[in-house]
Amino acid sequence: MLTNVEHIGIAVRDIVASNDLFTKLLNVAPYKAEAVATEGVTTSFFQVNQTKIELLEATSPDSPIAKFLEKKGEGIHHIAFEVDNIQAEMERLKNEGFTLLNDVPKRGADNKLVCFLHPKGTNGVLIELCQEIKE
Ligand SMILES: CC[C@H](C(=O)O)C(=O)SCCNC(=O)CCNC(=O)[C@H](O)C(C)(C)COP(=O)(O)OP(=O)(O)OC[C@H]1O[C@@H](n2cnc3c(N)ncnc32)[C@H](O)[C@@H]1OP(=O)(O)O
Ligand SMILES: [Co+2]
Repeated sequence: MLTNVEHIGIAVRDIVASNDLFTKLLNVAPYKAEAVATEGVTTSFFQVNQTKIELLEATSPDSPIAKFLEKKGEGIHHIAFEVDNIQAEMERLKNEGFTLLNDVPKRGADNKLVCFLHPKGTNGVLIELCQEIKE
């Protein structure tokens, strides 16, 4: 089951400059900076009460973020929903006809397992499912 919006992903060209900008905007410093080599991104996370913002900068030209920036420029990249059972949610969504971009959950940032749905099947919005990894 989807429980809440876990974060909003924002593609940026310069994460250092954007960290400053979002620190001023949100009046809070990022709580985490993390590279996810498998996604070709470096991220920084902000939290305001229950709301999280994930800034994403590309670390390679073939990164999804690099392609997004080339095509659309900086801006909202994806909406991430927290799920309580990512495997069950992937199965349910697959059966509903959504296109999963990865067949098995993969390691994301901020201690999560993640899966993405193709935006072509979600009214043009890239959707991420994420489940907290319980150590
Ligand atoms: C996992 C770490 C972290 C976390 O929270 O844990 C992250 O969030 S990492 C985020 C970066 N990783 C991903 O985005 C993985 C999933 N994305 C993909 O697999 C691709 O980006 C994909 C399949 C969405 C698009 O890749 P493709 O190579 O097909 O690029 P195109 O430019 O050809 O795009 C095809 C088509 O989709 C539209 N598009 C692309 N990205 C987005 C987007 N973020 N939101 C909405 N639409 C998007 C693009 O405009 C093309 O549409 P068209 O009408 O053909 O121009
Ligand atoms: Co994300």
